[in-house]
Amino acid sequence: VTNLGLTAVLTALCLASALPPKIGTTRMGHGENRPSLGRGGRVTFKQARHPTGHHFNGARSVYRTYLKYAVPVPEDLVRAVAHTDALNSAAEEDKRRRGATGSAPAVPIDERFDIAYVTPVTIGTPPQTLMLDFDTGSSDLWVFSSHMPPFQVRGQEIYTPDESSTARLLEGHTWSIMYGDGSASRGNVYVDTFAVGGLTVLNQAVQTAQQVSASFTSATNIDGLVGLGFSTLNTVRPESQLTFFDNAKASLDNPVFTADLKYMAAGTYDFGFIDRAKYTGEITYVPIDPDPGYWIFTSSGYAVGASSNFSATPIIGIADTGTSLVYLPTAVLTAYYRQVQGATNSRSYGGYVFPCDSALPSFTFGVGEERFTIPASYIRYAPVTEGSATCFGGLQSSSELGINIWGDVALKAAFVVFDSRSPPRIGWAKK
Ligand SMILES: CSc1ccc(CNCCO)cc1
Repeated sequence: VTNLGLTAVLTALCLASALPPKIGTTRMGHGENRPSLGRGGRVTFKQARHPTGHHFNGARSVYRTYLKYAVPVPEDLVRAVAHTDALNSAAEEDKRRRGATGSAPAVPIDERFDIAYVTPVTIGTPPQTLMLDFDTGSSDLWVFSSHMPPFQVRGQEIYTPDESSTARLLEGHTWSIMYGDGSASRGNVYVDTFAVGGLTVLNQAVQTAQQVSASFTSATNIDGLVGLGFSTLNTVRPESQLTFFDNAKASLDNPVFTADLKYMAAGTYDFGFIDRAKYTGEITYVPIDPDPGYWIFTSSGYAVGASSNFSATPIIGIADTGTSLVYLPTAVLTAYYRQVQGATNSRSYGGYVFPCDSALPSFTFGVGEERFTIPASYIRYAPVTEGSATCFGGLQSSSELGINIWGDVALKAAFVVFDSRSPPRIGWAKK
């Protein structure tokens, strides 16, 4: 021991004791490290890659070389080893502290009209996979189930709680919901393990359907819904239940989820983080009014076509991933369809229709100072019946609904952040 102070020696000793076994020492033993006794008594050891999560510490590597050749370890090297270890463990701690995140696809249920988008989830033990419609316009997580009469199930996957060891009936609880489009469902309630996009929620309320309306039976590619509205809207009684997002929120890195829906293609729902690669420019945030439980925000106005003749008029509406079309005030629709040759508000077809070969302007809506344009192709929504030359518009009137709805036709023109901090807000960005 040359000029090393006592502390350095003690530090060196405690570091030495804390040191993991030197790389390269291989415990005789089981698994991949068992030595294979070749002929003539030769022994072979297979190198095993160090398990993940190992932080390289260069100072420690140098330190070991000093020890190996019995060279006195300079004090500043001892400090460097301790310093690098401290940084590495802080990085580990930070990784542990940062919350969970998840990401899952939003797949159109049909090839042509983006009627709705479904996302794969698993429920129960062993996991049962269902494709569910993530709906920011409601707050019930309900599924087609083994409790339904078979004639109401037409190809949908069902959840069978009796086949899940982690399912638990919520005694005496029921639910019943009616959506804006008149569809409905009702049933009992279980809690079970729910997972989506790498996120797992234990004891999630899973509402099992006993009855669904004909429109759900006909939606053969939708096995149920996951409400992403505020939990105040949940219909379970006598005690209402939390949405999966509200249950997951505390463990998420950020209390947000984002919707990146796409025109005739699979998009994504992300949970707990905002993916910078999914949008361009900046996100424009505006406040949300969480009462009564929808993602209600105020658009700053609209323009027919590009944003040249923008009309700055507040439009209060909800961002609703579970609704296909956009529903706006009559004045806005009159201004739009006035520009469409042959457009009429048809009682027989239940909304604005026009000849499919009519030229359509795009539609621009404002979020704060930002402008978002819905391409004409999104508004030429679908023939009123298969093969018809008359098309149904992607913009329809909200006069019968009592609320304006920015459904998928608008949402797929943007990257949308549903930010559930306090107070909640919604962010819109171009993509
Ligand atoms: C029949 S397929 C279907 C999908 C989603 C929903 C929930 N949101 C709709 C707006 O009321 C209802 C029905």
